[in-house]
Amino acid sequence: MSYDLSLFGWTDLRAAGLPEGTVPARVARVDRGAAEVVAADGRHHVKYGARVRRASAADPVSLPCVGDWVALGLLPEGRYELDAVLPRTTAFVRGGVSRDSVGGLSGDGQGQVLAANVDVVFVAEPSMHSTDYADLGRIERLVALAWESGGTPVVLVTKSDLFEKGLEELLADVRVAAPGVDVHAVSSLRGDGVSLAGDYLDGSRTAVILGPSGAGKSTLVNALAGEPAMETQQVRAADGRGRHTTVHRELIPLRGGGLIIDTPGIRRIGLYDIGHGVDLVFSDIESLAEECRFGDCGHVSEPGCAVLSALESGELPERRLESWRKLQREAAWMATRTDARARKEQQNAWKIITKEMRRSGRNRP
Ligand SMILES: Nc1nc2c(ncn2[C@@H]2O[C@H](COP(=O)(O)OP(=O)(O)OP(=O)(O)O)[C@@H](O)[C@H]2O)c(=O)[nH]1
Ligand SMILES: [Zn+2]
Repeated sequence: MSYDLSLFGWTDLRAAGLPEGTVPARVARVDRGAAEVVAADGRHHVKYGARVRRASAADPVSLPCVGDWVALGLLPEGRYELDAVLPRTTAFVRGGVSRDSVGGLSGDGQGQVLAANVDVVFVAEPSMHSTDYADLGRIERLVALAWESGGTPVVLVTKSDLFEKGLEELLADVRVAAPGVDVHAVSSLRGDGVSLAGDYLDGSRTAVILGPSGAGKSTLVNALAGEPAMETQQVRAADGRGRHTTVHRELIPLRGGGLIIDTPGIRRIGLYDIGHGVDLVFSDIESLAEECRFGDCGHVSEPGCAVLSALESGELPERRLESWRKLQREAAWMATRTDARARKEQQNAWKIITKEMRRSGRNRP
């Protein structure tokens, strides 16, 4: 089996960063200490070379992750080894991290990259969830996370068939919650909006889809993937009882071109650094705040507060102001986590929680 890597997003720009004498490949999934990669000459299971192991011991951010472009070195016995992770253009990072202009990303020794080189971030929010209306606050949070990753968010209001009357009003509310972001209604059931979503991938771009459980993410991914184009996307894996369950490959090539990363770790909302992303989601409030009389206005009861007067006139929905405050608090809290001691305590707390959960028979948070 051979692959045209340009369909996986390989470009001249990326090629310029490839060390001499190595072979480029894209990480489709990672296991402990090894990765499954797609190279021009096929799929390979490769172990990490000494340099990668050393670097990632010092800083987990440099560990290969799904979506990474990597350099493979050929060992004397004819096997490949993962020699280096090429500079990332975008990354979903859990924990603290800072960007630099050379390597794209550099860690502070605490972050973990969950997916890399994602161009488009689909934020899936169902028009109706059980009996609830779409959650605008959740959209704001996920769009902030999307901006923070460096990818471009696109909001998909899923299951639009459940909400025919008033769909236009709902979309208008969502557009207020995500200024500057494309918003589309999608019904995978009817096929509405599916190809529109696919158009964002433009042949070789990579997407990821975020959203709550039951938003219809898998259904949409399946609709986009269609008939397996390059290779079967699903692996049949035997579970303990000898039955077969379907396991998703993490980097899925789509029928119409492009790829989608389906990683449980980033599908749902966890602890992420969303500091800068919050400013972008609330660009309307940020620009109002610039008109406040006092530079350090807290927008609570200050005279000449442009935010409060927009609230009064109805121009700014109260829900949105509250959401902004909440996400700002969260971002501030994440920032304090760069304090190593605070982080250590947090990790210990998680260890205890994980242990408790194992004891009570649950192994997933
Ligand atoms: N009415 C309607 N139902 C849909 C649509 N898309 C998906 N569903 C249904 O919604 C349910 C959840 O869909 P999934 O695709 O599994 O949702 P998910 O977001 O992947 O959920 P998790 O895997 O739990 O994160 C399933 O019963 C689907 O059949 C749609 O466009 N319209
Ligand atoms: Zn103010």
